[in-house]
Amino acid sequence: MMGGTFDPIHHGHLVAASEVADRFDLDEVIFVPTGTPSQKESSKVSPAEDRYLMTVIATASNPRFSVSRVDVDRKKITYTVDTLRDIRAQHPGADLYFITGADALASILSWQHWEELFDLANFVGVSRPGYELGDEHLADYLDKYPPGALTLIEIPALAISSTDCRKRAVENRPVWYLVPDGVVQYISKRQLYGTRAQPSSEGAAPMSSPVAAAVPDQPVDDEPVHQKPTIENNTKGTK
Ligand SMILES: Nc1ncnc2c1ncn2[C@@H]1O[C@H](COP(=O)(O)OP(=O)(O)OP(=O)(O)O)[C@@H](O)[C@H]1O
Ligand SMILES: O=C(O)c1ccc[n+]([C@@H]2O[C@H](COP(=O)([O-])O)[C@@H](O)[C@H]2O)c1
Repeated sequence: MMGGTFDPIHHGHLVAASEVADRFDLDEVIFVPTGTPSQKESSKVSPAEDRYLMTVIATASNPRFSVSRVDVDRKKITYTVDTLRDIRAQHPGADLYFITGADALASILSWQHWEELFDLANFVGVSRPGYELGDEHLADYLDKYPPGALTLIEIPALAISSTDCRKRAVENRPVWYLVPDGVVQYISKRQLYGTRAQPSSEGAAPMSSPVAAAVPDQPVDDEPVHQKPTIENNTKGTK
C-alpha cells in the first residue's frame, strides 16, 4: 500500500508503486489518499473527494492498483497507524508493505505511535530526487523488529512533486506528462489550484494543452500545416 495526500497524484507516485510491486512481487498495490493529513496545512489541501477521484483515475488502467477510502472515510486526522490497522482488518493474513518516499521516511519518528508501525507492516523506503534515502535515524530501533521491517530501494528518479504540479496549474504552465492525462483533465474540469475550466469538453484542450505546450509557435486550430518538416522548421517552435 502507498499512503499520500495525492494533491494531485503524479507519475513519481505511480513509478514508486510499480517498482515496489515488481521488486517484492506484490499481488496488489492499494493507494490510500489521506483524509485530513496530519502534517500538511489542511486549509491548503484540496477536498478529499477530489484527491480520491484523481487517484482512482490515475490508477484505473492498472489491474494491480486499487484505491482505498479508509482514510477519506474516517473523518478525522489521518495517522498511518490507523490506516494500517484498517487495511489489516480488511485483508486478514496478508503480508502488508507500506511504501514511503525518502522525505516521508525521514520524518517517520514524528508520526503518531510510530513504534507500532513496524509491527503492522513491512516498510519500503524509495529514493526520491532531492532527498537522502537512509535509515540512520532508525538505527537504534530497527533491531527490535524482524529483518526486512524496513527495506530501502533505489527507483528511477522522477523529480516530480505535487507542490510543483499545483504551482504549474496556478501559472497555467503544463502538467501534461507529469501526471496522467485524466488527472490533467480532472484538474481543469474541477478548477483545482485556480485553473479555469474550458467552456466545452468538445475538442477543448484543458489548461495548457500538450500541443500548445510542445509547439508554442504553431497554430493549434483546425488549419493543417502542409509543410514538409525540415531541420530548420523543426527547430523553430520546438524545445
Ligand atoms: N517523485 C517521487 N519519487 C518517489 N517518491 C515520491 C515522489 N513524490 C512523492 N513520493 C512519495 O509519495 C508519498 C506521498 O507523497 P505526497 O502525496 O505528499 O506527494 P508530494 O509530491 O510529496 O506532495 P507535496 O509536494 O504536496 O508535499 C510520500 O511517501 C512521498 O515521499
Ligand atoms: O501517522 C502520522 O503521524 C503521519 C504523519 C505524516 C505523514 N503520514 C503518512 O505518510 C504518507 C505521506 O504523507 P504526505 O503528507 O507526505 O502525503 C501518508 O500516508 C500519511 O498519512 C503519517
